[in-house]
Amino acid sequence: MLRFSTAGESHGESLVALVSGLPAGIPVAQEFVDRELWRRQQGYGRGGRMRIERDSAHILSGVRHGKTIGSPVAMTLANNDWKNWTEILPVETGDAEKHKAVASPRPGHADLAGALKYDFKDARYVLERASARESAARVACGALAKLLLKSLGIEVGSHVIRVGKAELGRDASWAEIAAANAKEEVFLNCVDAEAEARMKAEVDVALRTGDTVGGVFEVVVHGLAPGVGTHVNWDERMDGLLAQAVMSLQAVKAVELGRGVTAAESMGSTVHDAIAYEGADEAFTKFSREKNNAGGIEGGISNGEDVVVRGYLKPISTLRRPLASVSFETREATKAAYERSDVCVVPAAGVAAEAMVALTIARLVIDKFGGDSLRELKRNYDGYCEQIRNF
Ligand SMILES: Cc1cc2nc3c(=O)[nH]c(=O)nc-3n(C[C@H](O)[C@H](O)[C@H](O)COP(=O)(O)O)c2cc1C
Ligand SMILES: C=C(O[C@@H]1CC(C(=O)O)=C[C@@H](OP(=O)(O)O)[C@H]1O)C(=O)O
Repeated sequence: MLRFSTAGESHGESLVALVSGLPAGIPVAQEFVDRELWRRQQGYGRGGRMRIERDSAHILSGVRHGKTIGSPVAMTLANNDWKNWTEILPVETGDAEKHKAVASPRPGHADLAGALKYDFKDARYVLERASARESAARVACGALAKLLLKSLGIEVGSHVIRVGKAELGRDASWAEIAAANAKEEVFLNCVDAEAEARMKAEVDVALRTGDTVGGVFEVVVHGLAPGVGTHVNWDERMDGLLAQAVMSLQAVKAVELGRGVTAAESMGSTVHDAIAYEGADEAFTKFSREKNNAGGIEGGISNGEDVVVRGYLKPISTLRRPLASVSFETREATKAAYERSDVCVVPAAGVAAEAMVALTIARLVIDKFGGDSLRELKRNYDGYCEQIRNF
């Protein structure tokens, strides 16, 4: 079974990532993993921290001579900002300059709920782990899942379809998404220059007014065979697993599969993807669809169309013009804490969601096709593809 976990705090020495259950023989290129990490750091509207960090995964185990060997892969990702935090003292010292406490919780962040839960008078002990810095470790894990999927011809990408009120307003093809993801510069990771300019204007308003802005990213899985995931048990459904995986990312507040949201207000005749028998030669089967409102999943099972997952991000909660809060010390009204912050993270969250989606799909692929080596897994996958071609 493919499993992964992360450890590490935002301003601690390092993030840690651990992935187990990968078959042996997956080629692991350091440049690929680091490029994924770089992509997550990009995007218009990110704050000062991204000028400090330059993420790279230090692979400690599970890879030999550039290929996985079936044992758990352990990785560390250094926090460059750590050196700026080594002199910080506990809040009990009473020296405000030296302890940098977050003593007026930020509405929308984990500060208040976490401080109450863990009995901290300084919300920094909470935010250190609540911070989306952790998503860098997920991206390192996801890069390995992507490399496994790539060996089977399955690709995962993302693009931004909304920032604040500015939306793309049309479908994007896989080719457009892949081209956007291959760019050497990431701005708002939108496939359309005109829409991207409107999105930039939304970020500019937030930057100017001391506010923040959310949006929607779309993750697409291209080239996945039908039949992965299952309807037979609630916790093995691909839709449910994807929703949990993407929702678990910091600031994601809704997940949509295909056109799940508008489907609820439409008639069945316009929503469901009619079936024909005229698929292209390179398709998995001759069964084909003209449209993909289902987002590639029916009954919790992939149906051979692109899997489409959207994540809806709330606006960032740390505001340069802070909202009302209360001091932990005096219990008097004050402003929420502010030091520095991202203003818009939709492109970065999309990359983190790619990782979560890749890990989920890779897990289901390994569950179905098994294999201790990539060769064995690929033989099983190819054999199954042959079976459905002859259905
Ligand atoms: C890539 C990324 C970067 C983020 N950067 C910030 C930030 O700079 N400031 C902030 O307040 N929240 C930021 N967040 C959101 C918080 O981590 C998140 O709102 C917080 O942990 C509370 O969790 P919740 O929003 O899921 O409830 C970021 C989220 C992502 C995905
Ligand atoms: C460090 C990252 O994101 C951080 C996520 C984050 C938060 O509260 O989630 C707060 C900010 O951290 P800081 O307060 O140090 O500027 C972001 O920079 C990252 O994405 O690598």
